[in-house]
Amino acid sequence: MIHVLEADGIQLEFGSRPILSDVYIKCTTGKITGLLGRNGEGKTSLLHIIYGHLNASYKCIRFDGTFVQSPFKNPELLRYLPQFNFIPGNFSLKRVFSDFDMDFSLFEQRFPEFKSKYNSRIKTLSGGQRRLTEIYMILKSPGHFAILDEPFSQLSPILIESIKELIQSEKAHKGLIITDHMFRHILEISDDLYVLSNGKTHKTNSEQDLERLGYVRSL
Ligand SMILES: Nc1ncnc2c1ncn2[C@@H]1O[C@H](COP(=O)(O)OP(=O)(O)OP(=O)(O)O)[C@@H](O)[C@H]1O
Repeated sequence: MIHVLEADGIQLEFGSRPILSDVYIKCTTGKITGLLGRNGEGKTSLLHIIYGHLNASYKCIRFDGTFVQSPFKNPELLRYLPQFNFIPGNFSLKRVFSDFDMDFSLFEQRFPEFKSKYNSRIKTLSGGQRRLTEIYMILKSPGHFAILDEPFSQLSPILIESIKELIQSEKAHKGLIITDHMFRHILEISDDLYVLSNGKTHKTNSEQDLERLGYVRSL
């Protein structure tokens, strides 16, 4: 069965400054929805509002057409990868895999560089390995949808390719909303793409749209 996550009617201001005013974004299971926008356009704010962590003057978040006030209270509906590291550094991989109820042997089969690291603490991993572990937890946990806020930032090209493969294999089971400044990767893996500009989302159909919307100078 295909599920649909939609957000619209969102108005957000910080003080007297309008941030979001005319937003529509839709994600369906089996697809990757990309969200692009220049620094400070409000991408993270929008994703927080969808997740339910940030209040807005107005918002309408719907799952299969039904309004949901606080999606974060239902992780089987929606999970969220924040921009920052969210797994405490003093946790061991053993603890993390136990807490998320996941099989470490499948993980180390896919990523052999983790062999012999089962008892290692998260803070002893490289920044890329730590981020990969977090992305794996979000993607592999049960849930119809997941939001990934900057999954590629500060990762090596090899790790980015591994994560893109993981994302593309997991979209078979869920709908994914992804934002990242490494826009070529977003362009490559997205089935649908929105650009956030001046508080509005614009559904784009071509790379030329990115230029027209002022997101890039020329491709
Ligand atoms: N709590 C807050 N109070 C006041 N202003 C805020 C707050 N949070 C964010 N902002 C401002 O709102 C705007 C949108 O921020 P947001 O982080 O959502 O943008 P973004 O598109 O995700 O940016 P980036 O690409 O740099 O991560 C920015 O100008 C930011 O400085």
